[in-house]
Amino acid sequence: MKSPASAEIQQAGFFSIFETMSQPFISLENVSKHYSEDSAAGVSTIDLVIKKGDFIAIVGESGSGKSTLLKLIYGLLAPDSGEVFFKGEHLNGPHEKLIPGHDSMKMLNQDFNLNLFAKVYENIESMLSNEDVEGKKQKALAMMGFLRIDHLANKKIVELSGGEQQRVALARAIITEPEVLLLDEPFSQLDAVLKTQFRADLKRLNDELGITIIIVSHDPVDGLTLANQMIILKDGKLIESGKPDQLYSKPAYIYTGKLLGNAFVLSSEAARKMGIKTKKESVMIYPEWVQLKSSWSSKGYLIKDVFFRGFYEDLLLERDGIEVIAMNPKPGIYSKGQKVQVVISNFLEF
Ligand SMILES: Nc1ncnc2c1ncn2[C@@H]1O[C@H](COP(=O)(O)OP(=O)(O)OP(=O)(O)O)[C@@H](O)[C@H]1O
Repeated sequence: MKSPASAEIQQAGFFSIFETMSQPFISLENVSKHYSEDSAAGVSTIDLVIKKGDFIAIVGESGSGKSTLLKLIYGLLAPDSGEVFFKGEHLNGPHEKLIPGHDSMKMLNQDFNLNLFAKVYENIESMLSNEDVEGKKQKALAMMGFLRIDHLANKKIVELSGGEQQRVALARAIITEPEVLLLDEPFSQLDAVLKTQFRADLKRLNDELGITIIIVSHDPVDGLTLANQMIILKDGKLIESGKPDQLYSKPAYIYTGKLLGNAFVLSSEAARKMGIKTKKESVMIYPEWVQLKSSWSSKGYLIKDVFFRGFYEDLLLERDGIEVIAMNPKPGIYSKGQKVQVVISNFLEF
């Protein structure tokens, strides 16, 4: 169901064509971009299809090529080989366009690009043309209402907190009704509360206004909670992609499991010592698959450390030189030095 704010925003003439089309509207075909001839840095042979209305999270370790891929999709970088298409048409790179970046897309940068001494309202409405002054005013008001910054309308940007400034930057980015919003590490400078609010804002933009969103984030929680498709990059290659729950529970690579969920890996020998029957080289286990029982037996696992995480704890356990991590959903009942029994409820073989 759409919220009253999103009904208002549509009355103000926003996003009037509410499409839920399923054809690919961004596609990358065999795209490679390397920053120098003798270096592998960049991305290689990327094939990717993004549908209208998708919420995509690009995930990978540092230097894996996430920002490079985002810039290729936006047209800030040109591929060395391969091609990027937007709605079936060749996407122009920076040398083919006066102002780089596709006109139907907006990229939200870390440096919010705001006029610090102008008011919030002025920063937002200045993105629109003066042809229809009343319409411009209505749109700016509706957008501020949608992003819950209407109470800040007459404040100058210098008087705002970082989180508020980010929301103004978001309003500026979307008031021109881009079809695609691209964000590079949008949550990195926000505290936990603001992060949650900003995640919710992006979700509403995607759900209620149908904007296709592509984010790069080093925090897997962003992708797991927001995206309908996650793209996993490793050394510039797209190694797998899919729905967050599928990638989490059945990753094709140990790399993905470690990236998305603090998984730990045991050699087949160590796994067999723990009673896990495997014919493969390695076994990967998420801490929530390790269940605990109190034990007074000397054969139990020693609790080497307890990491308090708020509503749960991670316990570092050890027996016969094998270390495992267990998630304990009831903090406070175990302590360092104690012994526990372990039951592995699930594992993945690689
Ligand atoms: N302008 C550039 N010139 C030369 N090398 C670059 C340039 N931009 C990025 N690289 C290199 O390309 C590789 C991929 O960089 P990219 O910024 O795309 O990775 P990333 O996954 O976004 O990294 P991070 O998470 O650390 O931001 C890295 O090895 C990086 O050093």
